[in-house]
Amino acid sequence: MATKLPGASISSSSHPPSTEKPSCKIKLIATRVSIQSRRISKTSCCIDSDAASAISRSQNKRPLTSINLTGCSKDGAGIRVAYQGISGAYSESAAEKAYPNCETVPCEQFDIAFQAVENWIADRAVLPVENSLGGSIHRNYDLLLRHRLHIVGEVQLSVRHCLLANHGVKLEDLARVLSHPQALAQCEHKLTSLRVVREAVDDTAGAAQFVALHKLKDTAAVASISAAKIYDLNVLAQDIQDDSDNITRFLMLAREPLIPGTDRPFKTSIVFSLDEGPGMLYKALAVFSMRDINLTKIESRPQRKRPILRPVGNSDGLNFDYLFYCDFEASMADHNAQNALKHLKEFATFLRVLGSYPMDINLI
Ligand SMILES: O=C(O)C(=O)C[C@]1(C(=O)O)C=C[C@@H](O)C=C1
Repeated sequence: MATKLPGASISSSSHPPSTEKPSCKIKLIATRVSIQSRRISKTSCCIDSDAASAISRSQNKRPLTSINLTGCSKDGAGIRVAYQGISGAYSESAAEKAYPNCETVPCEQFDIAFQAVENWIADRAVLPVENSLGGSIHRNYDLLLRHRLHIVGEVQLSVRHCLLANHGVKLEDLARVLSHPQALAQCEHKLTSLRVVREAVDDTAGAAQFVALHKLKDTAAVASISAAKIYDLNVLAQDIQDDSDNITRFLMLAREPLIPGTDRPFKTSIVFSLDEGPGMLYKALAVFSMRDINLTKIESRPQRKRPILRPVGNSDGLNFDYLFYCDFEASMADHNAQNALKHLKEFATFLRVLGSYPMDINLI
């Protein structure tokens, strides 16, 4: 189904499955390019009409570049980026920060955004994974493991929440506030002071749209300033998050991994599990510290498929099995990082590299 969609062809990936049409297209064009270049070299001594028309044809066609294969022009033009929510959601802003001229594809759920990429409907998916006030978004870590997409980028976005209501509605009229649960949690102080009922919905922009569509007079939404403009709502209060520095980190996901480089600062994300025993995690983290590799994040999640509690040593206690998600500041093109993971693999019971990607060093 997805291969029939325009825009999801060459721009999508360097190694699509062999049954996919885009792969055939790439091969076809590449073959033509090589035939033409052989003909042109023949013409260096004598240009016949055949060769002349070949030259004129070759001038009209631009040769394939690595951009055609990765689907990633510098400004994101031609890239379709799936995100959870509707227009005006923060995830859409994150997509536009990563790929300024991309086409954003709204999705009902994160799971759908993943599937949109897997089924060639989109080229990238955007996934919020942590926030400076609310911490990790655990469900999204689980999604990373359940699907086989690769992390190809990150975006740090400054999230500034507004309280939006229909024109004429005042603060004292409010009995209810709708928003994404993360956004509600990030505005805990303000919402407590308002003494309103909080209701969780799928995304911040969806909350704004709901308030506007139903012309609600006692309900506001916590959403972005751009949602206020899109859904024609009044901004009752600005910067209502608990801390002025409210930053959400988003990951960009693709079907194919990025070829890691060393030309700029890279981060690598991995997930691993360990045998139970004293000092096991200490030993795992030492593979990075002994190579002077900086860890930027560690997150543990119980293993869904192995939730069975089991005895630990001589004690009577029972423990879960855990997965550890780690981010470290190094590229997989770096020998030091490769050696660290080789070392970790010697005793980890499971290890997967989720992606090696350029670090986002510009906060907006
Ligand atoms: O609802 C949105 O607008 C989103 O993009 C989701 C989301 C999140 O999941 O954390 C993104 C950024 C903010 O932290 C609040 C909500």
